[in-house]
Amino acid sequence: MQDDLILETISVTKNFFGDKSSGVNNVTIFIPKGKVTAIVGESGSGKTTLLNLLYGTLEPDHGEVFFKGEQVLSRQKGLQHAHKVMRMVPQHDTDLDPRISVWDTIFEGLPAEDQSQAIHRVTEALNLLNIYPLREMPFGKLSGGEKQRVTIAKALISRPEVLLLDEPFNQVDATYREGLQHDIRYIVKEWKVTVVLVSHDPAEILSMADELIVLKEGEIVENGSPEQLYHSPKLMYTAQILASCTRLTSAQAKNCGIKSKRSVIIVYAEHIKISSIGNKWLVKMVLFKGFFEELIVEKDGLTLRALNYDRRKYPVGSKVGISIGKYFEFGKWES
Ligand SMILES: Nc1ncnc2c1ncn2[C@@H]1O[C@H](COP(=O)(O)OP(=O)(O)OP(=O)(O)O)[C@@H](O)[C@H]1O
Repeated sequence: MQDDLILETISVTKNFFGDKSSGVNNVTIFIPKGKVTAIVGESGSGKTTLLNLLYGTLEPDHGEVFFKGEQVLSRQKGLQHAHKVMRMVPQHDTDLDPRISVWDTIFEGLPAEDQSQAIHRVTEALNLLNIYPLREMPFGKLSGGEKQRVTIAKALISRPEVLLLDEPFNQVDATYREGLQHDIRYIVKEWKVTVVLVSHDPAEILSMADELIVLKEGEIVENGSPEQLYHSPKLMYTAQILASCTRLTSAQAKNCGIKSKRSVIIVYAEHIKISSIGNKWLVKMVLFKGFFEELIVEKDGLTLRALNYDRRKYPVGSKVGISIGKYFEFGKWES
């Protein structure tokens, strides 16, 4: 195993009740040390299953999982070094005791030796995750987002080597989410934690991850850096996961001024330029997005999503022209 890798799976398969369409099939992945690797894919593609295989809560039917070159067995077969230095923040509610205060919930995970250092660490984690004012609240009385932050704080405080995060911010409100993502990214870099992240949120994936692994129907279909996969996706599946986009047939693409012989054309909203010239497309909807708008424009029954930074210039009902700067072409088999 290379020094810069910390976790790997070799041809790992895990199906449920012998059903090959469930779980993951023949998955080989390499997780680089000290980086954030995101596992992405549509719902049911096997992301959580893969995370549980890495964490050892599931045992593969075939194949092996390695931590620093040593085979990781399932937790049912006994606790190993790898299990002790990995922490998982699960997608849904944890088994944390609802009656215990936030402070004690986090504190109880620490080794007892150095009390003053433990107090310092808990205070630091509570402040970092903006939950210090909640320290005396029983865990069960917190909102979903607050619980997620406590669970992340608890996982981080033990300074794990690997942190596995399953949709970690899905209940954190949008205003706070970006700051939290930034803080987590800062901590993982500072503390040299390796993170494996499962997420549905394209903005989260692109801003947090160093590496992406794309899962489809339990198999790896693409991997690479966020920039690479965003700007040059090999599959339309990947493009659709990572970007706000419109899928066109070649006939529809022709109506947008694109000549292509391929069967599917994917256009990212950001690559459609709106102008007053042309005046052929009807603005059906204007979605306020803060410093920009998303326009839904229509012509001859075809609808496109476009971004507009010149806010309020094109109200609903106005006619606009469009030009498409960049697009991706795919054959049927590249879905
Ligand atoms: N314990 C289980 N028993 C039976 N089938 C399961 C079990 N866990 C997962 N599956 C099936 O395996 C497939 C992959 O599930 P998994 O939870 O890994 O997907 P996912 O990509 O994490 O989905 P989501 O994004 O919706 O959380 C699904 O078809 C699911 O129904």
